[in-house]
Amino acid sequence: MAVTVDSELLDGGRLLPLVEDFYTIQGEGFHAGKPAYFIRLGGCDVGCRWCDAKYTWNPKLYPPTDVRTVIDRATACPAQAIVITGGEPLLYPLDVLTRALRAKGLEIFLETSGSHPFSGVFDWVCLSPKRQQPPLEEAYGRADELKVIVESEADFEWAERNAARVSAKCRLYLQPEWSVAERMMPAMVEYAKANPRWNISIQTHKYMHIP
Ligand SMILES: C[S@@+](CC[C@H](N)C(=O)[O-])C[C@H]1O[C@@H](n2cnc3c(N)ncnc32)[C@H](O)[C@@H]1O
Ligand SMILES: Nc1nc2[nH]cc(C(=O)O)c2c(=O)[nH]1
Ligand code: SF4
Ligand SMILES: [Mg+2]
Repeated sequence: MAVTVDSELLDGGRLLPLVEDFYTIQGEGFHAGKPAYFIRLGGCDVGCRWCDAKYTWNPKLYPPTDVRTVIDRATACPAQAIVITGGEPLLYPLDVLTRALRAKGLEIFLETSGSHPFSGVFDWVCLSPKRQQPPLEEAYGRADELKVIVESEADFEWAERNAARVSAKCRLYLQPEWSVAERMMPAMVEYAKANPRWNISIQTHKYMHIP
């Protein structure tokens, strides 16, 4: 699916297609368990078959929203960390939003497929690579955390191919695709035990029944 990004319409990132913003617990990866304010942007052209956020894909459903309204809501709650996700947030210029959040003393985390050029300032980048639209080279260098979704055993080899490209300090996670999590978990546990650079990430928010 082609996603057209009209940066004039977005006024250089002062406006962004906001799907939703909410205060919850980061459910996945290195920061799992940490309270965080989520900002979810609309639009994604990657098209993962099992995506749990398909409602975000069409950016036209989400009119450009003044980032100041989101920043005001984020700073009005006790959150110390912000997660910027989507959709694919790197479709948009993120400097205005992220610099304003940083000026408020907030930690800024990014969830991305890495398939579009970087913009913005981040304290933590979670790179979740997708075969059908792989990360750009710069994304591997920026990743603090590599989170590979495992749908079948073939994904272990894909995980290793990605791990070979990230920096030495990057944390490595295998996360089961939600609909097959129970079935895949034994093989994932064995894989991590045999290859202990890898950690297991599960989508804990789905067990907690929170957003
Ligand atoms: C909805 S995506 C949005 C950010 C970005 N487009 C990306 O894919 O990283 C947020 C995270 O959820 C993961 N995810 C999406 N659907 C999933 C599923 N069915 N099971 C497990 N993880 C999933 C993605 O791989 C990504 O790490
Ligand atoms: N609680 C919670 N944690 C998450 N971590 C990454 C998410 C995402 O959709 O990017 C997500 C999400 O949707 N909810
Ligand atoms: S890249 Fe992220 S938002 Fe886009 S389809 Fe895949 S999981 Fe969903
Ligand atoms: Mg999610």
